[in-house]
Amino acid sequence: MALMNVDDALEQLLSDISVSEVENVSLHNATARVLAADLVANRDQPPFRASAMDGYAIRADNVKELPTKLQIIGEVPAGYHFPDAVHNWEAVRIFTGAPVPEGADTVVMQEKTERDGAFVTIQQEITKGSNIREAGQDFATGETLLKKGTELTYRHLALAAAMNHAVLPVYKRPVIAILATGDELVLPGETPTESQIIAANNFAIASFAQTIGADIMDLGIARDDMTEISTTIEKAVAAEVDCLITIGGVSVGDHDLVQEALKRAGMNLKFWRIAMRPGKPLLAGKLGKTQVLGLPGNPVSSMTCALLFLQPIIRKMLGKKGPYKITDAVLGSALPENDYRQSYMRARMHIDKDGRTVASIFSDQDSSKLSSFAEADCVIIRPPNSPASKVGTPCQIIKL
Ligand SMILES: Nc1nc2c(c(=O)[nH]1)N[C@H]1C(S)=C(S)[C@@H](COP(=O)(O)OP(=O)(O)OC[C@H]3O[C@@H](n4cnc5c(N)ncnc54)[C@H](O)[C@@H]3O)O[C@H]1N2
Ligand code: MOO
Repeated sequence: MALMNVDDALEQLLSDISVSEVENVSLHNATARVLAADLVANRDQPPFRASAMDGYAIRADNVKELPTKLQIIGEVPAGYHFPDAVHNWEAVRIFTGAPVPEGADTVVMQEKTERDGAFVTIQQEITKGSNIREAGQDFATGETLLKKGTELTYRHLALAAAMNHAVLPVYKRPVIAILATGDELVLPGETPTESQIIAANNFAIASFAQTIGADIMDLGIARDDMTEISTTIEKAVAAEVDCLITIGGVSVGDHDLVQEALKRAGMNLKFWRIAMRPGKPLLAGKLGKTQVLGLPGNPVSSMTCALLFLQPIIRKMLGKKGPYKITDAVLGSALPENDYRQSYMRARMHIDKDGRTVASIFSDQDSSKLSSFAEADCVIIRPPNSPASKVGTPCQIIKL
């Protein structure tokens, strides 16, 4: 039977995923979250005519001849209101951000003046209206400045704060439960027997999911035992997590029990095995409201499937646009023809003298090799049945 291709598998998966519920979070917790509603300004910015300079608030008509001497009748720092008005031949000492007093129409920079006690002499020509920011010049009450769907960065958060929003409506972070399986696994820091290895993928997947914006429920390691795997799956179901990730045990071996355990728990299988390399044994399903991804055990297969399938799931739940970013590049190594599976080949990239991104593969693409995945900074997407390709052939990559 022909295996499902990567794009169809992703489309099927995402068609069943909706954006998370909305919660209100403080500005400090809103970085990289997605706005769930339009944000309207609660005030004008600036809320009054404000001085843009440290200097003197004056009436421009008084300064037609140079130099002109004016009497200083008081001062107004930022945060205060000058209770009086500026009349002819008067000036008010003013500071950047302070409201311009009544009667004044211009602020002259202090560098263009000379002070002598209660008097200031204007030395240089001025333009009427200069150095004043009109009320509402930046934005006005009622204006929609941030649209629903905006992925919030520091720039947006500054604007939201200035608009006087202390909390923002955003989509909730999904909770991802992670279950590693296998008798051969022990946790880092524990003492393995001579036939065991240290569990690694679960840490990769947790870190990756957190980086994209999910919260983690670590279910530890279950032995290759139906009861133990089932009991642990029940914990994720009881916690009503958004997504359950299992690692390992999804291939065809006698000890690959994960699919059967998930089915016994009530999972509806969406697909199992797809035409990709690495990652062929990937499994997807739904258990109640929980999305299930069964990642293959080989570390690079696990991480590649997370890159291509877990990432889009989390991004969609968070309200983010698009599954992941694909970049145009050229091959830095010749590649043999490809078979029916879409390959994701570990590579390193550099920019050549013509400004092109050149991606060169690691010679060994064994899906058990953690070291080369750590060293890689991109993967080359090699479509099914690609012909043998020379150095310089256009290709597409996903940056890691
Ligand atoms: N007869 C066949 N054998 C295999 C096939 C196949 O089609 N026919 N597919 C191969 C492919 S491709 C992959 S990928 C693996 C995936 O198998 P499983 O998902 O069942 O994974 P395991 O057998 O449990 O483990 C594979 C490998 O990965 C190591 N592993 C597992 N979990 C972790 C972890 N958390 N951290 C680090 N390493 C882990 C495990 O020790 C094994 O070495 O199946 C092929 N076989
Ligand atoms: O697809 Mo397996 O994931 O080649 O190692």
